[in-house]
Amino acid sequence: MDLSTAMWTAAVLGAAAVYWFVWVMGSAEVKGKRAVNLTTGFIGRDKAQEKHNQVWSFFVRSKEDIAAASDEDKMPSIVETYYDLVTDIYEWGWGQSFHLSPSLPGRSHREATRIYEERVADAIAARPGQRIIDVGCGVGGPMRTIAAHSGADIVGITICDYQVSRAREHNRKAGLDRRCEVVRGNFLEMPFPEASFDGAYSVQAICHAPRLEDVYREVFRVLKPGALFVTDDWVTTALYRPDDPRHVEAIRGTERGGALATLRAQHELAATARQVGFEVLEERDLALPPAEPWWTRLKMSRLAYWRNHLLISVLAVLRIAPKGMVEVHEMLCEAAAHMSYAGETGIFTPLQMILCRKPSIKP
Ligand SMILES: C=C(CC[C@@H](C)[C@H]1CC[C@H]2C3=CC[C@H]4[C@H](C)[C@@H](O)CC[C@]4(C)[C@H]3CC[C@]12C)C(C)C
Ligand SMILES: C[S@@+](CC[C@H](N)C(=O)[O-])C[C@H]1O[C@@H](n2cnc3c(N)ncnc32)[C@H](O)[C@@H]1O
Repeated sequence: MDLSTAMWTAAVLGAAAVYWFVWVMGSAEVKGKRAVNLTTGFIGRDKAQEKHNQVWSFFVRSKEDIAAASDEDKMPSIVETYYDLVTDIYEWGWGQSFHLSPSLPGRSHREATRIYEERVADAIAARPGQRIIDVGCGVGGPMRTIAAHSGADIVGITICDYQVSRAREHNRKAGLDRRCEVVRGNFLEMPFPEASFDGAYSVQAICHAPRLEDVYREVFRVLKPGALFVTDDWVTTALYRPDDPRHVEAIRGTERGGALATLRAQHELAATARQVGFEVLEERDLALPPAEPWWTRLKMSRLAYWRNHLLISVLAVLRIAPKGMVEVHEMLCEAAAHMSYAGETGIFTPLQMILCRKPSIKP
């Protein structure tokens, strides 16, 4: 190879490398986070590894141990630690909506997510002048879509203080901070008076609750009589076989990777909602055909996960990313594999939806 060819080759490779890193780091506005700015939330950089080990060792135990009474009191703080660790990676590698949704033919993931969230708003007929609660709001992806689509005012609650700060920043940038409020709180004991909301929704969040009935009872309490509540959540389906080791491993891997004590069976959502006093108007697995698979996006090419892992490892070596970030990313890689298997075999769905109403007061 003569000198000029060598120089041209070096120039092209160099440009490709710069483009790749810029593309991978992405525009902060589009991804919400550049790779070089990844943090472990409000956990100090030097504590990230220890905190990851704390979360991992909590969920790697048997369900019986996790369900032990004292652990159920610990759950909210363990879940907050999980979200401190993963929120930036979620934003960087997935976006501002921390949930799964059906793919839509000919639509981008971002469009499919928006359409899914708009359907949540339509399910409870959210409209201007109403005050709606988002139970487990993350960094507010659904909240902003629903506020823009419906015109309603939204109050989001999340256990994770770091997510409160991220959500408030996104709301301000979106010009929605006057209609979208975010509070830090535990959805098991919400800081709101009785009958203070015109509607409620929860997108793939209540699965974190140790006892489903405790959250449903709280939502029932803060809703006005006659108000609607819609939730979609992670459950095992009727195809799940607890005597099949492959099924057990996939579900345990999904629970561990998502900081979930246990996944409930599909029928439990509606049954528990009725138990606390709701009328259940609709119950459906939104993942069933004609919906397209929700796991397509999750089954990013192995190259994508390898590329992300390489980048995080390099940033950790350069002390740009917290050292513990590498283990957190490994945990999520493993979770994605278990979730994809569980989705493809049909033993798990993240989209079990129930639409409920708090009965009106009888005259
Ligand atoms: C409902 C929950 C979270 C749902 C999803 C938002 C997340 C569940 C698993 C997450 C991810 C897995 C693999 C990551 C990948 C290794 C990384 O390079 C980029 C980010 C991931 C794709 C990440 C994104 C968010 C999830 C899909 C709760 C109940 C857990
Ligand atoms: C997977 S995220 C979903 C967030 C949001 N619904 C979305 O779709 O982007 C789950 C959310 O539930 C919140 N959460 C979990 N346990 C909670 C609790 N006990 N109280 C309040 N929020 C909780 C987490 O902080 C996180 O914001």
